[in-house]
Amino acid sequence: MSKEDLAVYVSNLSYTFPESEVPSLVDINLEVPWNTRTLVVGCNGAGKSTLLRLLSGKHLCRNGELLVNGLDPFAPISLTKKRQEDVDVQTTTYLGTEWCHMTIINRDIGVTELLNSIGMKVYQERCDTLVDILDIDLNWRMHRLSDGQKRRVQLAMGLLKPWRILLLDEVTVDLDVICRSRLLNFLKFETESRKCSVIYATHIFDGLANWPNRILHMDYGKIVSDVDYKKDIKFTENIGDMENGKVIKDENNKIIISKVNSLHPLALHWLNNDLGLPEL
Ligand SMILES: Nc1ncnc2c1ncn2[C@@H]1O[C@H](COP(=O)(O)OP(=O)(O)OP(=O)(O)O)[C@@H](O)[C@H]1O
Repeated sequence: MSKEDLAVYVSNLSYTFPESEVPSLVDINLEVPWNTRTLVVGCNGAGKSTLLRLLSGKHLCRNGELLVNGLDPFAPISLTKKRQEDVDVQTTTYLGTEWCHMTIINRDIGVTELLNSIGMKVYQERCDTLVDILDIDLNWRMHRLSDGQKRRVQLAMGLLKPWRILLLDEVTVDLDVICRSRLLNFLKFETESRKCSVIYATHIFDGLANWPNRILHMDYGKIVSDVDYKKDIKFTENIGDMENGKVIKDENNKIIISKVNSLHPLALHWLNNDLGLPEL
Protein backbone atom coordinates (compact mmCIF):
# COMPACT_ATOMS: atom_id res chain seq x y z
CA MET A 1 0.00 0.00 0.00
CA SER A 2 1.41 3.42 -0.90
CA LYS A 3 2.00 5.97 1.87
CA GLU A 4 -0.73 8.21 0.42
CA ASP A 5 -3.29 5.44 0.94
CA LEU A 6 -2.60 5.04 4.65
CA ALA A 7 -4.48 6.88 7.39
CA VAL A 8 -1.16 8.10 8.81
CA TYR A 9 2.37 7.83 7.48
CA VAL A 10 5.29 9.12 9.54
CA SER A 11 8.91 8.69 8.50
CA ASN A 12 12.04 9.69 10.43
CA LEU A 13 10.17 12.40 12.30
CA SER A 14 12.04 14.32 14.97
CA TYR A 15 10.73 17.46 16.61
CA THR A 16 12.24 20.02 18.97
CA PHE A 17 10.12 22.90 20.29
CA PRO A 18 11.61 26.30 19.34
CA GLU A 19 12.07 27.16 23.04
CA SER A 20 13.69 23.85 23.85
CA GLU A 21 17.11 22.25 23.39
CA VAL A 22 15.98 18.68 23.89
CA PRO A 23 13.92 16.95 21.17
CA SER A 24 10.37 15.99 22.17
CA LEU A 25 10.12 13.43 19.36
CA VAL A 26 13.04 11.34 18.12
CA ASP A 27 13.05 9.47 14.82
CA ILE A 28 9.41 8.37 14.80
CA ASN A 29 8.36 5.90 12.10
CA LEU A 30 4.72 4.94 12.01
CA GLU A 31 2.15 3.60 9.58
CA VAL A 32 -1.50 3.59 10.65
CA PRO A 33 -3.96 1.79 8.34
CA TRP A 34 -7.62 2.67 7.94
CA ASN A 35 -10.34 1.25 10.20
CA THR A 36 -8.03 0.96 13.20
CA ARG A 37 -7.90 2.13 16.82
CA THR A 38 -4.44 2.88 18.20
CA LEU A 39 -3.72 3.55 21.88
CA VAL A 40 -0.70 5.67 22.80
CA VAL A 41 0.75 5.00 26.22
CA GLY A 42 3.63 6.67 28.06
CA CYS A 43 4.80 8.62 31.10
CA ASN A 44 4.12 12.34 31.49
CA GLY A 45 6.40 14.11 29.03
CA ALA A 46 6.95 11.03 26.82
CA GLY A 47 5.85 12.87 23.68
CA LYS A 48 2.27 11.64 23.16
CA SER A 49 0.65 15.09 22.86
CA THR A 50 3.47 16.38 20.70
CA LEU A 51 2.97 13.51 18.26
CA LEU A 52 -0.81 14.01 18.16
CA ARG A 53 -0.45 17.77 17.74
CA LEU A 54 1.98 17.34 14.86
CA LEU A 55 -0.44 14.92 13.20
CA SER A 56 -3.19 17.51 13.56
CA GLY A 57 -1.04 20.16 11.86
CA LYS A 58 -0.67 22.35 14.94
CA HIS A 59 3.13 22.41 14.64
CA LEU A 60 5.27 22.46 11.53
CA CYS A 61 7.34 19.31 11.08
CA ARG A 62 10.79 20.27 9.79
CA ASN A 63 12.58 16.93 10.19
CA GLY A 64 11.00 13.92 8.59
CA GLU A 65 7.87 13.24 6.61
CA LEU A 66 4.29 13.33 7.83
CA LEU A 67 1.18 12.43 5.85
CA VAL A 68 -2.36 12.26 7.21
CA ASN A 69 -4.90 10.86 4.77
CA GLY A 70 -2.15 11.27 2.18
CA LEU A 71 -1.83 15.00 2.86
CA ASP A 72 0.68 17.21 4.66
CA PRO A 73 -1.30 18.22 7.79
CA PHE A 74 0.46 21.60 8.02
CA ALA A 75 -0.20 22.66 4.41
CA PRO A 76 -2.84 25.40 4.01
CA ILE A 77 -6.27 23.96 3.15
CA SER A 78 -6.29 25.99 -0.08
CA LEU A 79 -3.20 24.09 -1.29
CA THR A 80 -4.31 20.58 -0.39
CA LYS A 81 -5.98 18.52 -3.08
CA LYS A 82 -8.86 16.76 -1.37
CA ARG A 83 -10.21 13.59 -2.92
CA GLN A 84 -13.85 13.76 -4.01
CA GLU A 85 -14.81 11.27 -1.26
CA ASP A 86 -13.31 13.61 1.36
CA VAL A 87 -15.19 16.76 0.44
CA ASP A 88 -17.74 16.48 3.26
CA VAL A 89 -15.33 15.04 5.77
CA GLN A 90 -12.85 16.70 8.10
CA THR A 91 -9.35 15.23 7.60
CA THR A 92 -8.33 15.40 11.25
CA THR A 93 -10.17 16.18 14.44
CA TYR A 94 -7.91 16.84 17.43
CA LEU A 95 -9.56 16.90 20.84
CA GLY A 96 -7.33 17.93 23.74
CA THR A 97 -7.96 18.96 27.32
CA GLU A 98 -7.42 22.70 26.87
CA TRP A 99 -10.85 23.31 25.24
CA CYS A 100 -12.77 23.32 28.53
CA HIS A 101 -10.69 26.21 29.85
CA MET A 102 -11.32 28.54 26.90
CA THR A 103 -13.19 31.71 27.89
CA ILE A 104 -15.54 31.42 24.94
CA ILE A 105 -16.80 28.08 26.26
CA ASN A 106 -17.35 29.26 29.82
CA ARG A 107 -19.82 32.01 28.88
CA ASP A 108 -23.56 32.01 29.50
CA ILE A 109 -24.26 30.23 26.24
CA GLY A 110 -26.61 27.32 25.55
CA VAL A 111 -25.50 23.93 24.28
CA THR A 112 -28.02 24.10 21.41
CA GLU A 113 -26.58 27.45 20.28
CA LEU A 114 -23.06 26.00 20.34
CA LEU A 115 -24.07 22.91 18.39
CA ASN A 116 -26.08 25.00 15.92
CA SER A 117 -23.07 27.23 15.31
CA ILE A 118 -21.09 24.25 13.98
CA GLY A 119 -23.79 22.72 11.80
CA MET A 120 -26.05 20.65 14.04
CA LYS A 121 -28.84 20.74 11.42
CA VAL A 122 -26.59 19.39 8.67
CA TYR A 123 -25.52 16.46 10.83
CA GLN A 124 -28.81 16.02 12.72
CA GLU A 125 -28.67 12.23 12.86
CA ARG A 126 -25.08 12.17 14.15
CA CYS A 127 -25.98 14.93 16.58
CA ASP A 128 -28.93 12.95 17.99
CA THR A 129 -26.69 9.90 18.43
CA LEU A 130 -23.96 11.90 20.17
CA VAL A 131 -26.40 13.75 22.44
CA ASP A 132 -27.85 10.37 23.38
CA ILE A 133 -24.62 8.48 24.08
CA LEU A 134 -23.00 11.43 25.86
CA ASP A 135 -26.23 12.03 27.81
CA ILE A 136 -26.33 15.75 27.04
CA ASP A 137 -29.25 17.99 27.98
CA LEU A 138 -29.68 20.46 25.11
CA ASN A 139 -30.96 23.06 27.62
CA TRP A 140 -27.67 23.15 29.51
CA ARG A 141 -25.94 26.54 29.81
CA MET A 142 -22.16 26.21 29.53
CA HIS A 143 -21.17 28.43 32.49
CA ARG A 144 -23.16 26.21 34.87
CA LEU A 145 -21.68 22.85 33.90
CA SER A 146 -19.28 20.54 35.72
CA ASP A 147 -15.94 19.70 34.05
CA GLY A 148 -17.27 16.31 32.93
CA GLN A 149 -20.43 17.86 31.46
CA LYS A 150 -18.34 20.44 29.57
CA ARG A 151 -16.18 17.61 28.31
CA ARG A 152 -19.26 15.82 26.95
CA VAL A 153 -20.28 18.95 25.06
CA GLN A 154 -16.74 19.26 23.69
CA LEU A 155 -16.89 15.66 22.47
CA ALA A 156 -20.31 16.11 20.86
CA MET A 157 -19.07 19.24 19.07
CA GLY A 158 -15.77 17.67 18.06
CA LEU A 159 -17.31 14.45 16.79
CA LEU A 160 -20.29 16.05 15.03
CA LYS A 161 -18.65 16.42 11.65
CA PRO A 162 -17.32 13.08 10.37
CA TRP A 163 -13.54 12.90 10.38
CA ARG A 164 -10.99 10.65 8.75
CA ILE A 165 -8.49 10.67 11.66
CA LEU A 166 -9.55 11.33 15.22
CA LEU A 167 -6.77 12.34 17.61
CA LEU A 168 -7.93 12.05 21.21
CA ASP A 169 -5.53 13.53 23.72
CA GLU A 170 -6.65 12.33 27.16
CA VAL A 171 -10.10 13.89 26.81
CA THR A 172 -11.95 11.08 28.53
CA VAL A 173 -10.27 11.68 31.89
CA ASP A 174 -13.24 13.43 33.50
CA LEU A 175 -16.02 11.34 31.95
CA ASP A 176 -17.91 8.94 34.18
CA VAL A 177 -17.40 5.26 33.40
CA ILE A 178 -20.70 4.84 31.54
CA CYS A 179 -20.20 7.84 29.32
CA ARG A 180 -16.64 6.75 28.55
CA SER A 181 -17.70 3.22 27.74
CA ARG A 182 -20.48 4.41 25.40
CA LEU A 183 -18.09 6.79 23.71
CA LEU A 184 -15.53 4.04 23.18
CA ASN A 185 -18.24 1.80 21.70
CA PHE A 186 -19.33 4.60 19.37
CA LEU A 187 -15.74 5.11 18.19
CA LYS A 188 -15.33 1.39 17.68
CA PHE A 189 -18.50 1.34 15.59
CA GLU A 190 -17.30 4.34 13.55
CA THR A 191 -13.96 2.72 12.74
CA GLU A 192 -15.71 -0.49 11.75
CA SER A 193 -18.37 1.12 9.58
CA ARG A 194 -16.66 3.85 7.55
CA LYS A 195 -13.19 4.92 6.38
CA CYS A 196 -11.59 6.39 9.49
CA SER A 197 -9.09 5.67 12.28
CA VAL A 198 -8.64 6.78 15.88
CA ILE A 199 -5.41 7.51 17.76
CA TYR A 200 -6.04 7.85 21.48
CA ALA A 201 -3.46 8.90 24.10
CA THR A 202 -4.55 8.04 27.61
CA HIS A 203 -3.43 7.20 31.14
CA ILE A 204 -6.67 5.36 31.96
CA PHE A 205 -6.81 1.74 30.87
CA ASP A 206 -9.86 0.44 32.69
CA GLY A 207 -12.52 -0.65 30.24
CA LEU A 208 -10.12 -0.64 27.30
CA ALA A 209 -9.66 -4.41 26.90
CA ASN A 210 -10.83 -5.40 23.41
CA TRP A 211 -10.95 -1.79 22.24
CA PRO A 212 -7.61 -1.13 20.52
CA ASN A 213 -6.13 -2.88 17.51
CA ARG A 214 -2.71 -1.63 18.44
CA ILE A 215 -0.82 -0.14 21.38
CA LEU A 216 2.16 2.18 21.02
CA HIS A 217 4.41 2.76 24.00
CA MET A 218 6.36 6.05 23.94
CA ASP A 219 9.32 6.95 26.11
CA TYR A 220 11.57 10.03 25.84
CA GLY A 221 10.08 10.94 22.47
CA LYS A 222 10.53 7.50 20.91
CA ILE A 223 8.13 4.67 20.11
CA VAL A 224 9.69 1.88 22.17
CA SER A 225 6.98 -0.80 21.78
CA ASP A 226 4.45 -1.37 19.05
CA VAL A 227 1.99 -4.11 19.99
CA ASP A 228 -0.70 -5.75 17.87
CA TYR A 229 -3.56 -6.29 20.32
CA LYS A 230 -4.91 -9.50 18.77
CA LYS A 231 -1.61 -11.12 17.82
CA ASP A 232 0.69 -10.05 20.64
CA ILE A 233 -1.50 -10.02 23.76
CA LYS A 234 -3.18 -12.81 25.67
CA PHE A 235 -5.15 -12.53 28.90
CA THR A 236 -5.05 -15.51 31.21
CA GLU A 237 -6.62 -16.53 34.53
CA ASN A 238 -3.27 -16.83 36.23
CA ILE A 239 0.34 -17.43 35.35
CA GLY A 240 1.69 -20.24 37.52
CA ASP A 241 1.83 -18.89 41.04
CA MET A 242 2.20 -15.28 39.89
CA GLU A 243 0.09 -12.60 41.53
CA ASN A 244 -2.78 -10.87 39.75
CA GLY A 245 -1.99 -8.22 37.19
CA LYS A 246 1.46 -9.48 36.19
CA VAL A 247 2.93 -9.41 32.71
CA ILE A 248 5.36 -11.87 31.14
CA LYS A 249 6.45 -12.76 27.61
CA ASP A 250 6.15 -16.36 26.47
CA GLU A 251 8.65 -18.20 24.26
CA ASN A 252 7.00 -16.71 21.13
CA ASN A 253 7.31 -13.18 22.52
CA LYS A 254 3.56 -12.99 23.11
CA ILE A 255 2.64 -10.70 26.03
CA ILE A 256 0.73 -12.64 28.68
CA ILE A 257 -1.31 -10.60 31.18
CA SER A 258 -2.63 -12.39 34.25
CA LYS A 259 -6.01 -11.65 35.82
CA VAL A 260 -6.22 -8.03 36.97
CA ASN A 261 -8.00 -6.81 40.08
CA SER A 262 -10.04 -3.81 38.98
CA LEU A 263 -12.83 -1.77 40.54
CA HIS A 264 -14.02 -0.76 37.09
CA PRO A 265 -16.84 -3.39 36.89
CA LEU A 266 -18.15 -2.24 40.29
CA ALA A 267 -18.18 1.43 39.24
CA LEU A 268 -19.96 0.48 36.01
CA HIS A 269 -22.51 -1.59 37.93
CA TRP A 270 -23.28 1.23 40.41
CA LEU A 271 -23.61 3.91 37.76
CA ASN A 272 -25.82 1.73 35.57
CA ASN A 273 -28.07 1.26 38.62
CA ASP A 274 -28.04 5.00 39.34
CA LEU A 275 -29.25 5.67 35.81
CA GLY A 276 -31.77 2.83 35.88
CA LEU A 277 -29.95 1.16 32.98
CA PRO A 278 -29.59 -2.59 32.41
CA GLU A 279 -26.10 -4.05 32.82
CA LEU A 280 -24.18 -3.97 29.54
N1 LIG B 1 5.54 24.24 24.22
C1 LIG B 1 6.59 23.52 24.61
N2 LIG B 1 7.82 24.05 24.63
C2 LIG B 1 8.90 23.32 25.00
N3 LIG B 1 8.84 22.01 25.35
C3 LIG B 1 7.65 21.44 25.35
C4 LIG B 1 6.45 22.15 24.98
N4 LIG B 1 5.42 21.29 25.08
C5 LIG B 1 5.92 20.11 25.49
N5 LIG B 1 7.26 20.20 25.64
C6 LIG B 1 8.15 19.13 26.08
O1 LIG B 1 8.04 18.04 25.16
C7 LIG B 1 8.11 16.80 25.85
C8 LIG B 1 6.91 15.95 25.47
O2 LIG B 1 5.75 16.59 25.97
P1 LIG B 1 4.29 16.05 25.66
O3 LIG B 1 3.34 17.09 26.09
O4 LIG B 1 4.26 15.60 24.25
O5 LIG B 1 4.25 14.77 26.62
P2 LIG B 1 3.03 13.78 26.92
O6 LIG B 1 3.53 12.39 26.68
O7 LIG B 1 1.82 14.19 26.18
O8 LIG B 1 2.84 14.01 28.48
P3 LIG B 1 1.52 13.99 29.41
O9 LIG B 1 1.22 12.54 29.70
O10 LIG B 1 2.00 14.70 30.62
O11 LIG B 1 0.42 14.71 28.71
C9 LIG B 1 8.20 17.12 27.35
O12 LIG B 1 9.54 17.00 27.75
C10 LIG B 1 7.76 18.57 27.43
O13 LIG B 1 8.45 19.25 28.45
